[in-house]
Amino acid sequence: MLIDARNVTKAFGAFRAVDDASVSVEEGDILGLIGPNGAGKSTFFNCLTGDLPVTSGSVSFAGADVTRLPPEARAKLGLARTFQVPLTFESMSVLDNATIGALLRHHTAREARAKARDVLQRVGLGHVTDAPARSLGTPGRKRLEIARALASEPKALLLDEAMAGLTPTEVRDAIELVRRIHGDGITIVIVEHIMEVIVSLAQRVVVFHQGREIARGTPREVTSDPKVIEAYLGRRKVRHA
Ligand SMILES: Nc1ncnc2c1ncn2[C@@H]1O[C@H](COP(=O)(O)OP(=O)(O)OP(=O)(O)O)[C@@H](O)[C@H]1O
Repeated sequence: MLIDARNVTKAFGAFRAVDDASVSVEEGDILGLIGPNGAGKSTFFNCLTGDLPVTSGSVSFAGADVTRLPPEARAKLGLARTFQVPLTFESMSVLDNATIGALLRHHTAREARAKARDVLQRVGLGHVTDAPARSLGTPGRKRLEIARALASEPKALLLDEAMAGLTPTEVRDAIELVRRIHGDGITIVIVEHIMEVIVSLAQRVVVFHQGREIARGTPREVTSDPKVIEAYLGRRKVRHA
């Protein structure tokens, strides 16, 4: 088991954004995490990465209990993530942005830069390494976000809506990129609203609604599950349909 989250609850005051969620991810999996807006997906992600402390429950990664570890320590163990809103340093070059990720493992700037160049090539940004990050459009920013995460040489990559805002063609290219990353041996957890992405990539899917898991299974199983349809559309609309 690479990631094992047990009975994770995250409360903001009296409100439980994540309520007793248990999700495990085997090495080599591509796990999809879906659910309507506000279901608690990003909050759960943040509990996995350490960006938010859990209220209760535990998270282990690669056999180590990481529940109380900060994000940097989890990254060091091999857990990398992208953010829903890309965290790029606008005035810095594309190369320098990716180098930030590589500095986790490489202690000289020269080695870190070499690693960053390699990763930028892999994600299709090899031709814009010297451009400032602000010159990139949405697809470029999303790729840079992935490059920064990959430069930290992770075992698992958590993608939080990495394809939002892309055109259908760009989404297809991004799906190919994620396939290649997975082919390189990296375990993937993906939060995504675009169903094509989940159906094309995920081997297993967990569905959240109001902070709780309501279904799990293959993409086909969950997308035909009445509980899932109801969570997305609302009970009245389902009855109507
Ligand atoms: N820091 C916070 N303080 C209070 N409530 C929060 C906080 N962060 C998230 N929430 C609430 O927790 C719930 C779950 O939010 P979360 O962002 O995890 O959902 P999500 O499934 O990722 O939604 P989306 O698909 O819209 O990104 C929402 O009702 C949100 O308003």
